[in-house]
Amino acid sequence: MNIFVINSGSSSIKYQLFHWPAEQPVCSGLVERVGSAQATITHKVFDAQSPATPPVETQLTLPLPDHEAGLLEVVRLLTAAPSGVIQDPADIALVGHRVVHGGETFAAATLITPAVKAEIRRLFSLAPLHNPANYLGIEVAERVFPLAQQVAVFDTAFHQTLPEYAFRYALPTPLYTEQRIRKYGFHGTSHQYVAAQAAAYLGQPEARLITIHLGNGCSMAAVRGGQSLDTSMGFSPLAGLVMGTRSGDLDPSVLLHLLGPLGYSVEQVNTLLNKESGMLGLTGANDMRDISAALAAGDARAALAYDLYAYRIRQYIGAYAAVLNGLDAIVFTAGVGENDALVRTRVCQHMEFFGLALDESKNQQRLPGLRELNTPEARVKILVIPTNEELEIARQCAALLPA
Ligand SMILES: Nc1ncnc2c1ncn2[C@@H]1O[C@H](COP(=O)(O)OP(=O)(O)O)[C@@H](O)[C@H]1O
Ligand SMILES: CC(=O)OP(=O)(O)O
Ligand SMILES: [Mg+2]
Repeated sequence: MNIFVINSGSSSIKYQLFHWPAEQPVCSGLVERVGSAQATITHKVFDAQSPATPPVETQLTLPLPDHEAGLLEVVRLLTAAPSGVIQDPADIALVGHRVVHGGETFAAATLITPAVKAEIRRLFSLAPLHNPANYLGIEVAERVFPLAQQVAVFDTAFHQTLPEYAFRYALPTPLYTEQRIRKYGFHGTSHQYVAAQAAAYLGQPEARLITIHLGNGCSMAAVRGGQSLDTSMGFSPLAGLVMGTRSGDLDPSVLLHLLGPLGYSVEQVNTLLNKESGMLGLTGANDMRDISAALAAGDARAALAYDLYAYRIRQYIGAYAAVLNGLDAIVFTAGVGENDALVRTRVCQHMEFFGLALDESKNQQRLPGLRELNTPEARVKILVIPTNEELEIARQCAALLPA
């Protein structure tokens, strides 16, 4: 059976096709700058016989006015020579969709029905950057793969185990009971995947873990026994860590000051906090590779931004070590966490109290797969584990099917 996983963002689409139950990746790809005349598609086909062989890559630059055009082009790449891996869209039995916000309704992967779609639409206002794009992906996939089962896997689902004292805000009760204003948490599929890998590696199913997902969006989770106990994102994916373009935590009075004396509109504040803040606001760039190059060239803004980024992560490590009443391992994952050695150095500095000791030579090595970066005698393991949200989504979708 073939499972196709779609992770639609506001201007990008990530996808991966798996042969199931072998969990064998057949192809994967990334569509960027959807909505422009210069969209790009990077499509990679893996060698089924020898997984170690580098994939065959196809690169396209073409106009893609919308997500539908993007997905249709991906289907063409899936079916047409020379990149084709299936004969027909009907060869795909199941499509798994990443949906960022599932509110309190969805605590597990869910078969998509008209009622589920209505609920995802209802949640648009809670995740305006993400849910509309995810929803569009579902609508397009229903048209392009009409015979496939469509399943949603929610970023929020893994964090539905948070205790109430961790997910509630100290606001008047009706704002929770009637308006559902609470912490939801995001990136759950990634935290769940790397936490399971870490627990298996440690041979400790009850391991106390802090998982640190550093991509464009950044979040951390305190995980014990495979359950999320707390996480740094909140009501929306804006809270917590400093991110590529999002501010993370700030005093809510800053909003009042912007909206009142400074005369910002609600829309302007929304854009400011989600798209113009974080590393972009501090340095003028949001890609960590550019900021790291600026730092190497002696840029003072980049130096401050690195300090702020790492300091916030260190604060959450302290908080979550307390939540977990101890710590067995911290796990770095996602684009920055897996690749940026300097971020890991800064995060682990002066953390002897918590039992963290980084082996800097291991930290500088670029190796694939799970890596252990702590010194041999360290009390707490420092792990890098490449995330694979698409594989985790495919697993959760497949588990829904009758055996
Ligand atoms: N070699 C690298 N060194 C530092 N940062 C990197 C490297 N490769 C990717 N990144 C960063 O990873 C981030 C994107 O991470 P990713 O997990 O793909 O995010 P998302 O899924 O949110 O789009 C970007 O900020 C990018 O700069
Ligand atoms: C929820 C979220 O922030 O997702 P991403 O990192 O993909 O933007
Ligand atoms: Mg991501």
